[in-house]
Amino acid sequence: MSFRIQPQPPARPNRCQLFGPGSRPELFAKMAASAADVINLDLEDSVAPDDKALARANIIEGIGAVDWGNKTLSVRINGLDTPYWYRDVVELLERADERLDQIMIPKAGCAADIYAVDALVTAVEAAAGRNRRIGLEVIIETAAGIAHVEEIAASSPRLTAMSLGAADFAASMGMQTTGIGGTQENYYMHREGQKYWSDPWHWAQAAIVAACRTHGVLPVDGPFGDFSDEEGFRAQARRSATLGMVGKWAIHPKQVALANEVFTPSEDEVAEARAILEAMEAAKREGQGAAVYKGRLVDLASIRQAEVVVRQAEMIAT
Ligand SMILES: CC(=O)SCCNC(=O)CCNC(=O)[C@H](O)C(C)(C)COP(=O)(O)OP(=O)(O)OC[C@H]1O[C@@H](n2cnc3c(N)ncnc32)[C@H](O)[C@@H]1OP(=O)(O)O
Ligand SMILES: O=CC(=O)O
Ligand SMILES: [Mg+2]
Repeated sequence: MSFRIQPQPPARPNRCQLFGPGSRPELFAKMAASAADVINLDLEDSVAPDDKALARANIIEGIGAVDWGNKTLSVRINGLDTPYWYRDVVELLERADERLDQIMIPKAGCAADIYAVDALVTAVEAAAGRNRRIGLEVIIETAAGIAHVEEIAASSPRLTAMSLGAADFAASMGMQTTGIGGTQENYYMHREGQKYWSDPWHWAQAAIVAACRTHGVLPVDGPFGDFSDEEGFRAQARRSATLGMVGKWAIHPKQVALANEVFTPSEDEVAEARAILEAMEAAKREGQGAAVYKGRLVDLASIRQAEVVVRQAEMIAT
């Protein structure tokens, strides 16, 4: 272990982030009634340029008017390369209810992007006399974002979560696809007449998870566009969970239950983790650091692995 202890990310459930356009306020109550842990009201790419001001007004109204229960409530602002973003931040923090938990910054390209938003948020929060400190979350969805992923993860104490945005990421990287996430038909190995599909998102996800875990930020998988493909969503989400991500976006209400299913450890997984912890307790009592559990090695690292599963399950249950 490095001298520097790995920080824990915020202890909150983040299995599913449900998105909805700010230009469709009739969806807000439905989003609030959903089983998503996080709600992202969108001012960015699901809102047409002519609707930006109206969407902002809808969201400001909706933050105070809708009962969001115990969900984390986030607004995705427009990118720093647009004329909209500063007004998004200023109007949200001057006019929206204190129920707002965080602001999502799309297309983050370097730490200075987060610094700029943090500076503006800090100034408006103080000027408006807001009592609750706003958190920030970012989307890694450009070549610059993935190239600078670690400095972005370290950029601000306000940063709580980081998502991979597969659609913009593909565009920025010049990837030859119009699919949003999931299996890509042409990304395969060939051997003896058979195709073996590989995962083009894997390396970016792994980089995001490592940066997030280093700096105590929640790593999240972004959108899966084909909301009629439940098995495709499940497979993508399971890969993300296996790599260490804590949740996934839903861009349609159908995807919420799927994300919750995958990112909630099953009863069997929790029972197995607890059994490993018990086996290690028994080993410790006998002065052993390693033991055999169901025919396989368990040791002190197994305790840390099992604790990840138990911690996740306990956090979701509370
Ligand atoms: C690449 C990115 O940036 S992804 C993030 C940005 N994108 C978004 O935010 C898009 C979010 N999703 C949507 O806008 C919509 O779900 C769409 C456009 C994909 C589909 O919308 P619709 O055609 O209305 O969907 P559909 O008819 O299947 O809706 C079924 C029900 O779910 C509701 N619904 C649709 N979308 C949502 C949502 N995001 N949240 C909550 N409820 C929703 C509908 O109102 C409808 O409710 P009803 O049964 O009471 O009538
Ligand atoms: O914003 C999300 C994306 O996939 O692009
Ligand atoms: Mg995007």
